Amino acid sequence: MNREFPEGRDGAENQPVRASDPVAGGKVPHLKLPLTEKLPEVFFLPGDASRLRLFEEEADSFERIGDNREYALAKGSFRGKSFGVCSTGMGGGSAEICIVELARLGVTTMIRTGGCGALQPEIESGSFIINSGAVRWGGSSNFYVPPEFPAVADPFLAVSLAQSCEKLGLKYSVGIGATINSYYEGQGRVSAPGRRPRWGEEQIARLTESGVLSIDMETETLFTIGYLLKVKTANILAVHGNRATDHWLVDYEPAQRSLVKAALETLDAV
Ligand SMILES: O=P(O)(O)O[C@H]1O[C@H](CO)[C@@H](O)[C@H]1O
Ligand SMILES: O=c1cc[nH]c(=O)[nH]1
Repeated sequence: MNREFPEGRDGAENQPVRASDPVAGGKVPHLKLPLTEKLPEVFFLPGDASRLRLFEEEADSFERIGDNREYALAKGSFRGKSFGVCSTGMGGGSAEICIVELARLGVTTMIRTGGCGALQPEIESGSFIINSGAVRWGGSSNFYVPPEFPAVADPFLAVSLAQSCEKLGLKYSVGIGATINSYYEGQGRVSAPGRRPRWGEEQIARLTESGVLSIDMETETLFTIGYLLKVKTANILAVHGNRATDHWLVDYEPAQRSLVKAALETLDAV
């Protein structure tokens, strides 16, 4: 039974709410915004909802417009350009919902602004990575297209992000990342004392040998599903730690703040 509308009918429209497309009260089911909402065309997607505060502190104006589950939403402006922010939560499942519902609400450009682990030893914690493409182990996108379908960033958007880093004097690397929908064993971390993360250890070694720069949990989901939904996508990731040197940045807020500045700077070019 639909608890919000006990007879399974849409309270606003008095239409049956369909399980195959549960838009109730004219709102998308997870972001809880009406389909009529006028949103900015460009959205930044951090994983962590608490990072909206960093956008708020850098923006000229900022208005929170949604907060449901892991999805915190806001719209704002920076030097006369409007933008939105929506947290994706962690991993392919929650990112898919965010991307699909934002696209349905008319968002045409989505830039992931997140954190990652670096794989190459020379990449310093606190620096930045822009992925030109990503290995597709994020989970959800496999239900859309076969694994041979590439996950690539919009090249123009990726270049704009690199130019923003240059302008702000931020150290950055550009190249292929891997999205792995598991933080512990999938990324070669110990999930319980004495338990070896065999799959992760082996794959992380192969990715590192192949020159892959980073691992995160959402990028390929955005690149692949975004492409299929005709959304321009790119990412910029702060390096929270390095798996080759085993260095971990305990306080990564300063890096995330610089990342937000670089992301907002890119609004001039999109
Ligand atoms: O810092 P965010 O954007 O959340 O990104 C990274 O951090 C989380 C894991 O700690 C995953 O979401 C991963 O992709
Ligand atoms: O090592 C890391 C750091 C951030 N996010 C990840 O998914 N992995």
